[in-house]
Amino acid sequence: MFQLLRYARNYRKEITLGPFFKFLEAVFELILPLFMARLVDEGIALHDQKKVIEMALSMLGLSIIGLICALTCQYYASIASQGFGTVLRNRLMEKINRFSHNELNHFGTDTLITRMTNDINQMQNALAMLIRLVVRAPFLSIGSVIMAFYIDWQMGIIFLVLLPIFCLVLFLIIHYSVPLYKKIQQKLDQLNQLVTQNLSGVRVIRAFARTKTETAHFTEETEEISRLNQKVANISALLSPSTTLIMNAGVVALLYFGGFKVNLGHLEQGQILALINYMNQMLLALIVVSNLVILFTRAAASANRINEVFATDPSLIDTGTIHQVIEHAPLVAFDHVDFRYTKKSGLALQDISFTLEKNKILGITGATGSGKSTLINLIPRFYDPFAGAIHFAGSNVKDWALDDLRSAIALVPQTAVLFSGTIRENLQWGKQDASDAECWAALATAQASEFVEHLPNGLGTPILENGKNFSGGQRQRLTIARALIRKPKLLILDDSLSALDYQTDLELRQALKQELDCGVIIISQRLRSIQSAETILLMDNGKISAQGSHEELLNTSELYQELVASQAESEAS
Ligand SMILES: Nc1ncnc2c1ncn2[C@@H]1O[C@H](COP(=O)(O)OP(=O)(O)OP(=O)(O)O)[C@@H](O)[C@H]1O
Repeated sequence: MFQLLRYARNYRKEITLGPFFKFLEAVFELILPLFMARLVDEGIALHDQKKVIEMALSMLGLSIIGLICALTCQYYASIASQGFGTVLRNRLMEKINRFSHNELNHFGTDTLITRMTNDINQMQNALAMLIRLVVRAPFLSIGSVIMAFYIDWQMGIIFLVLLPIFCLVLFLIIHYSVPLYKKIQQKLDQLNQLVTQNLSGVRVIRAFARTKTETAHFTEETEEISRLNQKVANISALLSPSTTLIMNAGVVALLYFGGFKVNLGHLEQGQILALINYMNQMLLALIVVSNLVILFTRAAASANRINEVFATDPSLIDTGTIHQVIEHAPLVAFDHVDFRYTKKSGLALQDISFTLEKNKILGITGATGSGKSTLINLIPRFYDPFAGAIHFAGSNVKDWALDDLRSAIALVPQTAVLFSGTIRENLQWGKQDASDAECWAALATAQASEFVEHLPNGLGTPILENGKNFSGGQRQRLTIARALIRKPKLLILDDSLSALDYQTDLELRQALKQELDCGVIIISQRLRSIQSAETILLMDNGKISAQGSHEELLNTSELYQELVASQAESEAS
């Protein structure tokens, strides 16, 4: 956990001054009972009005200074913990952004969100508590014992006897509650994942009439958390009566033995009051220490999860220095490429070799799971191949500066992802300073200008989360327009025409051919969408089963002939 404190190094001043002010407050708290003793013994007992006022004012002054110290500490604790949380969150985000798809797949989106939010909040709280209580609580508990000895060493022994009994009670409570807290934390993580999945997949759940099953699953999880919380609450509930019992036993012992001493004239009544006060302070401070132990145990679990992300090195390292395309070189060239997702899994791609020239169209087709998306994901280096080499515009993709490589390629993925904001803002993801004219031109090529023109707010129309206020086909065309606006060297459409009707699909491809000055890769199960491509790759089980133009494949590939026949049949029926 302390490893992460390096992200708080800009707040050294606050982390030092905060506990210092809290320490001062604790010192004043320890002095107060002495003034109270004098108020009783020298003021009230001797009917000295002046002394009573003098002591009362001194106590008031000390309390005010103590309050100012406490507020100052609180101020520093807030600055340091909030600042620490912000730095930690930013560094974590930077780290996650450097992850290749391998690491993102390994962690999963849900747990990364929990780490970014809940776990960092726990760390923030832990730092605030560290500043506010880590010096004060132990200082008050030890200081109270010392002050008791200072007043009367024999009475101080009562403190020493109670201390281990009290510590034992706290130890037992921590011992039984901490594992439960850990379990609750794990269960909360699972619940988080369940909520995210259920909310994002709510349509599917309803479509499959699984609402009742999912609700039951959710109820089961929350009831388990509630059961664990009750168990922990039952254990924690023991804290108050047992500590009160010990405290009262201590007060009785102080009054009993103190009474003898007062009668013998060895102790004043005010000093007995001060001792009772110290007893209270010691035990309350120890309760705070036990709460700190629980808080830090939970924070340690969060810290481990955050550290796990920091300790993961991106499998893809950006050391390339190439920024420019080499003229006259093929746009994309795969040379005997093999790829597997993990070391243990089988080959997802095997011996892939092909070339795409500039301004040409490459079509890729094949059964589901045959490796089409995997293949195109290697070009912008979402993953690196296991064997062989991939060249983009004349240079190995590994030699390209990653940002420049990815800026030169526009990939429209299978699932159309739009962000909350207006249509204009979404298009400007492709090019920050794109003018309205550029936006309309891209929309026109993507066959989207017509429906956007009919919207009352045009480019200013808001897009709801995940583009829910648009149809599947409209979303696809908006994502294609966003890709086009970048004027890429290579445009990749990964099954991104699937929601379009044949006519729009045809018009879009014609527009791309006429207006685009770049290479295009179109992945599609629909042969019509790719048959005009200069080259078609027919994928089968991770391998290229055949490659060539539509006519060539019709003559050479049995599999392709079967595909053509089956699609013609289904269109006819
Ligand atoms: N992130 C991943 N981790 C592990 N295996 C994966 C991953 N993504 C895909 N695969 C596997 O790789 C193989 C090829 O998948 P890919 O998505 O490339 O197929 P595809 O031809 O694009 O399929 P579709 O037409 O259904 O989109 C499949 O067996 C799939 O299970």
